[in-house]
Amino acid sequence: MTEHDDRHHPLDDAPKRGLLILVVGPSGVGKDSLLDGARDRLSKETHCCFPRRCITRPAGTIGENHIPVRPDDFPSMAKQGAFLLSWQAHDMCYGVPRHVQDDVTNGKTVIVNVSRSVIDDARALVGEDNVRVISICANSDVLRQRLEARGREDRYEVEKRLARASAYQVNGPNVMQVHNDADLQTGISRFIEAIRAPQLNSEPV
Ligand SMILES: Nc1ncnc2c1ncn2[C@@H]1O[C@H](COP(=O)(O)OP(=O)(O)O)[C@@H](O)[C@H]1O
Ligand SMILES: O=P(O)(O)OC[C@H]1O[C@H](OP(=O)(O)OP(=O)(O)O)[C@H](O)[C@@H]1O
Repeated sequence: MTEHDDRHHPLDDAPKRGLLILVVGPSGVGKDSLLDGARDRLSKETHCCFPRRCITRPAGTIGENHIPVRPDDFPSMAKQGAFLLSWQAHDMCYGVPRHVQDDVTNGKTVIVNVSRSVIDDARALVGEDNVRVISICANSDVLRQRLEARGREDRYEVEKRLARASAYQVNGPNVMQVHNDADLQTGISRFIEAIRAPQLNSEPV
């Protein structure tokens, strides 16, 4: 086709190749802090998006800027298809909005913090070639220090979160590990490098 040829080309119908980047790891490892840092640095890259999660946690709590949902409303929203992915943890319900699937289909790189328990659901829904898992790691002493320093949970909740830290193995295709065991700026740089790395058998993100 020439530059001025407006005939329909078969490739126009081919699905575009976006990427769903699942940021996973135990509570306190730094997922939200790394996401905040990456959001600031990648804000000019319009193909990257960082959707807000729906959580049955009251508004104004320390930490991420989530969409608060009343616990009574969450099940009906899930039933009506409001979420691409949803799970329960820490006595709360979490949902990733359904529009994320369209964003990926439209070629966006969508970066979101999810439970390790929904990785396989995401691969099945979006296609495993279109999913990258960035697994954030730090040792358990570091997790404890960070959870205590964050101060959002009481001592009992901190212990429960530490007990859950090793509850899941993260494996399967397209998994990258990022060690957030140094200062935060180093962690953010490593995280952005993992976001920008080429996908296996694919073009650079
Ligand atoms: N590399 C780091 N060095 C020091 N403190 C960090 C680092 N990464 C995160 N933190 C701190 O650790 C605590 C937990 O981080 P957070 O991002 O809330 O973790 P998560 O979302 O994985 O639970 C926060 O108080 C945060 O400021
Ligand atoms: O099933 P897991 O892999 O253990 O993860 C469970 C949930 O814990 C985290 O939530 P949240 O960000 O509210 O808690 P955190 O800040 O303490 O990590 C994470 O984002 C998941 O939503």
